[in-house]
Amino acid sequence: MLSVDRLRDDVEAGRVDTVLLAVTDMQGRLQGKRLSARYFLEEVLSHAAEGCNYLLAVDVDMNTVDGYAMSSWERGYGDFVMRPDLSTLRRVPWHEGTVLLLADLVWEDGADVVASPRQILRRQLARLAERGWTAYVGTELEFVVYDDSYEQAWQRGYRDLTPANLYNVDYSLLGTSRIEPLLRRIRLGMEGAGLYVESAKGECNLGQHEIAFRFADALTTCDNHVFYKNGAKEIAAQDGRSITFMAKPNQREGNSCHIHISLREADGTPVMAGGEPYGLSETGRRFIAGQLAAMRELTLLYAPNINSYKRFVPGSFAPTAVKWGVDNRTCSLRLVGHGPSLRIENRVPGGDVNPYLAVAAMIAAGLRGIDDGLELEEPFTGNAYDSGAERVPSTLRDALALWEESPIAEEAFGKDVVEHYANNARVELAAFDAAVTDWELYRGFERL
Ligand SMILES: NC(=O)CC[C@H](N)C(=O)O
Repeated sequence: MLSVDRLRDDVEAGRVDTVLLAVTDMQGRLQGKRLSARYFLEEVLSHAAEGCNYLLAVDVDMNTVDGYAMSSWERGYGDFVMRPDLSTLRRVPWHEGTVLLLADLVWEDGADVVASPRQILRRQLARLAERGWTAYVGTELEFVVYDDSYEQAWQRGYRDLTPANLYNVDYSLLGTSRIEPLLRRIRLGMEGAGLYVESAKGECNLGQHEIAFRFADALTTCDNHVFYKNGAKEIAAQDGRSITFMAKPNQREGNSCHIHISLREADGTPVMAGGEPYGLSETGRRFIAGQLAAMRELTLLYAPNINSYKRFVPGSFAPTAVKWGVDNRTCSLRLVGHGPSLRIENRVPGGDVNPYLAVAAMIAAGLRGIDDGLELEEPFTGNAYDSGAERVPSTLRDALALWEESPIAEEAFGKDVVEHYANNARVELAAFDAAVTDWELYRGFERL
């Protein structure tokens, strides 16, 4: 990472002239401003910067929508404060002379903006810290690459796009080598920005790939995740191509974002590992039991969009059953690793997930399991798609209803946050209900 002293040197020597100051919005996007490096060093470093508080109260199209207590026409759509987190300062190697850093969101009086995803995660991390624990997290984003540019894809209504691979390149070194120049630019770009790339591999859908990064503490991983996702799109765009992380871009396999989590004591001792059976401690078993018990009511934070739910198809490697298993990819929760690397993988989130919210949900649910002393059921063996187990909600509407009634969400996040994100889902549902889709036209225009 980059220190402020180093940045000063770079600015003086003319190597850096632009500072991107970013926050993560509800949709998980980086939003912010390009600052001149001089202005950043002279003003923003000591006084922070402001942004319109509608950034946490708009839909994906930046429409002002009703129903948010913290931000509205009635309240005048004022500012909130973007307080730079200097520990996130990094180079953006694919933009000339540019560095980026993330900001925490606070009001003018210094109070947290409670609906800010980064603040929501911080609160859950503070609850862990009270017990002396740190969460370590890895997120695994899949994406699909197209040879068409974003503009071409948009102008064509996303029809007849050319995927970067024309056959399934899962683990294929030959198939992935076709777009290695782009994948390599992304990997090296991320390394240059301080991320630790572990590997890349092909996936099943046409043009689908995954780049894996080393796990880190939860906040660092979520910061890296949003930075990487934004950057991968920018690098693809520079290449005249497009990348999508949407959960289900077509009827083949979707894009997942498996989230791995484990806990450690301050001295590095694993909290979840070190017992029997399955190598799990009692705390580990309860942490998993809590996540299982709260899976349905917190699915809204794992699958936040209409499209997210189309991924949950039997036999697709995306889960449908609320079950846990030992290295069982048909379950929502999969226990992986051995000894100190033992961790739980949540397979529900898709590539459209907001990682801060999803990780906050996993921690909140796990803590509830620990506090309630929940017993962990037997792991599921066999094909969970065929089991009679409870199902992950299959629509955003169902997930919203479960979220609104969730005692765990209210206790962990507070009423304001529950209502804020419920409103977000209601707005999406209303927009979708008002849209006439291509599917309806093809079904009905002539034939019905
Ligand atoms: N690597 C995998 O397990 C595939 C995951 C699958 N693409 C999903 O959407 O969940």
